[in-house]
This record gives sequence, C-alpha cells and structure tokens, in this order.
Amino acid sequence: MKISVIGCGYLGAVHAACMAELGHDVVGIDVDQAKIDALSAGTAPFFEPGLPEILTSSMASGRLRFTTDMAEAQDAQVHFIAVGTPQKKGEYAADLSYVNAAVTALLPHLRDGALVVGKSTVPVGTAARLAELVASAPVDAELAWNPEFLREGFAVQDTLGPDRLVYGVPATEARDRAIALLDEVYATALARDTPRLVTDYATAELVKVSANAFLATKISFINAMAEIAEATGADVTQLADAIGHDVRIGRRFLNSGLGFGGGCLPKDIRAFRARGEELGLGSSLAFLGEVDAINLRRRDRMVELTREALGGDVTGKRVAVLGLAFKPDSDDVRDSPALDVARRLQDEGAIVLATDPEAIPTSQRVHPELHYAETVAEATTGADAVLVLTEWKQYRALEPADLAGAAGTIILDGRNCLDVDRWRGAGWTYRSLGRP
Ligand SMILES: NC(=O)c1ccc[n+]([C@@H]2O[C@H](COP(=O)([O-])OP(=O)(O)OC[C@H]3O[C@@H](n4cnc5c(N)ncnc54)[C@H](O)[C@@H]3O)[C@@H](O)[C@H]2O)c1
Ligand SMILES: O=c1ccn([C@@H]2O[C@H](COP(=O)(O)OP(=O)(O)O[C@H]3O[C@H](CO)[C@@H](O)[C@H](O)[C@H]3O)[C@@H](O)[C@H]2O)c(=O)[nH]1
Repeated sequence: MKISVIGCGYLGAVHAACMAELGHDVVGIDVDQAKIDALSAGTAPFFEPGLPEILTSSMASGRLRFTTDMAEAQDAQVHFIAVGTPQKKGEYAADLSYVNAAVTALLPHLRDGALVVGKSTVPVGTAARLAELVASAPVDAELAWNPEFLREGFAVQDTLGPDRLVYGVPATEARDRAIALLDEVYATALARDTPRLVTDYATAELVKVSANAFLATKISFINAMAEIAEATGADVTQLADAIGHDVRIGRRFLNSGLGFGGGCLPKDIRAFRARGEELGLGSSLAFLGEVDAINLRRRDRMVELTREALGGDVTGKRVAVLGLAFKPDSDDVRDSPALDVARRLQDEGAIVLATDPEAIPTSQRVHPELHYAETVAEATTGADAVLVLTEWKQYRALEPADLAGAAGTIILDGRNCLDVDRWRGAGWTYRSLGRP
C-alpha cells in the first residue's frame, strides 16, 4: 500500500521506516530540511535502537523515501499525521497548530478515497474537528484516529509488534472502508492476533491520554511512597517488589526515583487536565495536578540530597552527573529530570561535569552552558560527589573501582538502580530517593 507519514520526528521517522519494513511503499514528509536531509542519507536524526538498520534496509529496497514537498503525498491512499503536539508556552494545553497546519497543507494533495489517519496525541474532540476539515477537501476523503503507544528506546519493536491497535473511525458509511484500509496497513500485526479495538474518535483519543495518565499516576504513586519511605526509614524498592507481586498491581512502572520526563507523559497529563477544565470537568482530572506536583518534587529532592551530602552547600563542589537523557536507550532530553537536576546544581554554584552515552549533543543544543564529558572516567575525575540520574545499563553495572579518580566517595542514586551493598561495602556513602 502507498502510505505517507507527515512529521518525521521520534514517532514519524520510526513509523515510516517500520511501515516500509512491513512492505508498504512509504514517503516521509517533514518541514525540517535538515531532518529530511539526514533521513534521505539513511541517517537516523536521533538515537533509537534498531532504527538505523531498518532505515538502511527499507531505503535500499526502494520502498522508503523522504521529502519536504507535501505534493509527494498525492499518490498515497493512507496518510499518517505524526507531527508534534507540544505544551503551549505558558499554558498547560496542547499546541495543535502543527496538526492543523499539516492537515491543511495535505488537503489539496488528497486523492479520491484517501484516508487521513491521526497518530499524534491530541485532546479529545480534535478528531471530530479535523474530520470536518478533511470533509472540505475537493475529493472524497475520510479521517480516522489511530493513537500510537510506542515507547522510546523500544520504538521499532513496539511499532512492528504493537500490544494493541486502536481505530477511531467515522460513524458514517465510510466506517467500513476506513477499517479495511487500516487492516491492510496493519496486516502483519493482525496476522499475529494483535488485539484490535474499533471505536469512535473520542474514545480513541481518550484511550491514548488516559493510558499515559495512568502510567504517570503509577510512577507518582510509587514516588509518593518513596517520600514516606524516606521519612520513616523504609525501603521503597522492597515495597515496590512486594506490592508488585500482586498481579492486580504489577511491578512494571513502579520504579521510583527522579520521576517521569520526556516528550509525552508530562505534557500529556497537563494537556488532559486543561481539556478537562475546558469541558467543565476540572475536578475529574484534578488528581493529575498532584501527579505532576509529586513528580516535580523528586527533582527538588535530588538537588536537596546533593546539597545535604556535600555539607549543606554545593558552591565550588565538583559534581559528576551520569545520565542526561529522560530514560536509557534514548538521546531525548525533552523535559529530562536528569538534565534539569544537572542544570539546577550548576545554577547553585556546583562545578558540574555531565556525561551520557548518547544525549550529549541533544543536551548541548538546549543547555550549551553546561559542561560535558565524553566518558565516565573524565566526568568523575576529581568529583566530590557522583550522581546517577539516568539508569543506562553501563551505569547500573559500574563498580567502585571504575570511579577511582573521584576525589570523594559519595554516590547519589537518582534512579534506585545501583547495588547498595556493592557501594557501601567499598566504603562509599550511598544515598538515594527512598532507600535507607
Ligand atoms: N515520541 C514518542 O515516543 C511518541 C509516542 C506516541 C505518540 N507520540 C505523539 O506523536 C506526536 C509526535 O511526537 P514526536 O515525539 O515524534 O515529536 P517530534 O517533535 O520529534 O516530531 C514532530 C515532527 O513534526 C514535524 N512537523 C511539524 N510541523 C509539520 C508540518 N506542518 N508538516 C510536516 N512536518 C511537521 C517537525 O519538524 C518534527 O520533525 C506527538 O503528538 C506525541 O505526543 C509520540
Ligand atoms: O517505573 C518507571 C517507569 C518510567 N519512569 C520514567 O517515566 C518516563 C517515561 O518512560 P516511558 O513511558 O518508558 O517512556 P516514553 O517513551 O515517554 O513512553 C510513554 O509515552 C509515549 C508517548 O505518548 C507512549 O506512547 C508510551 O506508551 C509511554 O510509555 C521516563 O522519564 C522514565 O524514566 C519512571 O520513573 N519509573
């Protein structure tokens, strides 16, 4: 099938490459010339495991190409909208200007029978409005909403093998045709019995934001328990293991620490709250304000813990920060708790040297004033304290001997990911968020 993917960021570039990998003929379109140049050269514009390989194979097969020219979408039967929906400046609501612009620019290029498929995360009610815009096209075209649940770091795997497919389709006679086209797109996943839920626009939009709200709530729940654990001498990681054995609760997404960041959970819970208020249902989603507040307090506590460990004042103290990305296996630093803590410590007068296996270039772009080191050895040499803020596999595996160049023996575990006995046994002062 001929497919266009409009917006080639973390979501769209992976989606385009994976659709081509599945045998479709795909054109990826973006307004960012540099991104399109990189993708056209077969280079992934960000770090995502597995993406370079499928980009190379799909481009070599001739089934994948990239352009900034929207007219090249004209042959496609299905058009995925994968542009950004960031938080508006100074507000909680989502900025829908990119989605509106993308759909508007696509309209003159739609062919008869085309299906425009929303993938971006949007406030409930957006699809119904965009459906009217699509209906104004000079041809017979329809809109469907097909939210995406991929996780960065596992984006290729999640796109090729999603855990569920949700189709929000029109209530008109075009419904069956929209379902048939989406079934053709996802034939490989459907052949493996991937659950498929066909619903209306509003439910499809809400499935996405409520899933992220639930995940964020689960993380903030365990981080609230970490606050209580810290005050009472309990161990939040043991608590998570114990409650996680109850299958009704489950252990996943109960990792306490610095909390959630990234381009999705923080802005999605805020946009959901803002939408609730617009609907006159602010109280139904008011708890998300608390989820957000608990999450942001973790960053404050990490800065405070560093201050405490360094005798009450970080001024002039050397602090090594290991980890800048919002999570391991990604170079994404959007709303990254790690980068935020590093920056705040530097603002307080600490001499911060930060490192990350992949996220130095992305961090440098937003915080050129921070000092970066290419290796752990370089970052930790002469350090009074070492902070682990993103739980990359290589940081979890660190041994005290690897930090022999540090001046002090203070290690602060912002992700509750280190072996306490290994560090204390080697004479280090180990402190964390919620472990005694
Ligand atoms: N990143 C994820 O893991 C993920 C997962 C599921 C859903 N989402 C949702 O997908 C959407 C995209 O997220 P992202 O992380 O890929 O964002 P991103 O910022 O990485 O990518 C968005 C891309 O859209 C492009 N763009 C903007 N306006 C355009 C236009 N008019 N025409 C063509 N391209 C345009 C930008 O240049 C950019 O490359 C958001 O709504 C997000 O919430 C993201
Ligand atoms: O137990 C946990 C799990 C995650 N996190 C943090 O939560 C954030 C988000 O992690 P994760 O959800 O794995 O990453 P994303 O790639 O942002 O994926 C989320 O956001 C995407 C965009 O909407 C959705 O598609 C995914 O389903 C949803 O998991 C990161 O900062 C993690 O460090 C924790 O603090 N504790």
